[in-house]
Amino acid sequence: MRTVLTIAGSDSCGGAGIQADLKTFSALGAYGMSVITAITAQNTMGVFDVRELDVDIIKKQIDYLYEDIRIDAVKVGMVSSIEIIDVIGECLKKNNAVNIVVDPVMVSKSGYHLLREEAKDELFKVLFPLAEVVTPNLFEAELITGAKIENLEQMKEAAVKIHNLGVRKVIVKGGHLTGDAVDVLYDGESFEYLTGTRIETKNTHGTGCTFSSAIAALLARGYTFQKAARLAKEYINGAIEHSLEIGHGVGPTNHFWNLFKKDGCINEPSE
Ligand SMILES: Nc1ncnc2c1ncn2[C@@H]1O[C@H](COP(=O)(O)OP(=O)(O)OP(=O)(O)O)[C@@H](O)[C@H]1O
Ligand SMILES: Cc1ncc(CO)c(N)n1
Repeated sequence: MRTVLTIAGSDSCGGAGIQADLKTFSALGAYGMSVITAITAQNTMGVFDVRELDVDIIKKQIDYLYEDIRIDAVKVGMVSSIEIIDVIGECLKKNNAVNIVVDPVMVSKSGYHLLREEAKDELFKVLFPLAEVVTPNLFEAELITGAKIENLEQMKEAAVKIHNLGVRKVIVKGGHLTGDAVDVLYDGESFEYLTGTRIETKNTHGTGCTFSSAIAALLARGYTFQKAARLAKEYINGAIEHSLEIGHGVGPTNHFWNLFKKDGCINEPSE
């Protein structure tokens, strides 16, 4: 079985962060492992507190996994401080990590800052060059490029600017744009639109985490990058379509929507 590692923060309500990542890996048929960088106290209403883990235990979690296990892909999510970013960068380089998907998590949907202000540039400098793909949402792409994004043309311009920072491939996500949910993929040569009709639901907690984890799981399973991105879009679309009315706020997506068909069989992701 192919293996995927998530390096991210814990979301106590299970819809985003490490919990979303592990569910996504399982739903897409990959064996999931986790390195926790921070613990958040959050529910569907918001994030209320955070504890970062010591860099020493983050380093040990990564190193002991690589010492023992072949890791086919890595997803990096919430990495809140300069020290945490640096240690993850060192460990990934030292262990020759492959298929790294970096989701530059900055602010939660509820507005809580999950990345320290002073750590932003470190994330760009240390982790972006290691990534096979970086997956900013609109707000993150604006922060990275310093330019306002209000339409598809500006998403494309942002993708080029981010690529020019030394990133191999970029997907600027359009979840926060009005109209259809179209993401812009740029690989340094050409653009591709990952299209999806907007689903009218308030339950979109963890969509970004789930999408980036799906790409990592599918890369681990050997799909080409373009194919992994398209299948991941199909998967997140289904997860939002079947999202769950859990909690009083922004509910989670349904990570297992693709598994529980009428006959109860587990299916391959559709091609
Ligand atoms: N209402 C929606 N209908 C259809 N697709 C959506 C909707 N909202 C988001 N998406 C899709 O979900 C994926 C994640 O995008 P989004 O912009 O929500 O990420 P994010 O803001 O990083 O999420 P998070 O809140 O987890 O940080 C993208 O493919 C996006 O197009
Ligand atoms: C731990 C964690 N990571 C990422 C997100 C996405 O915003 C979240 N809400 N919580």
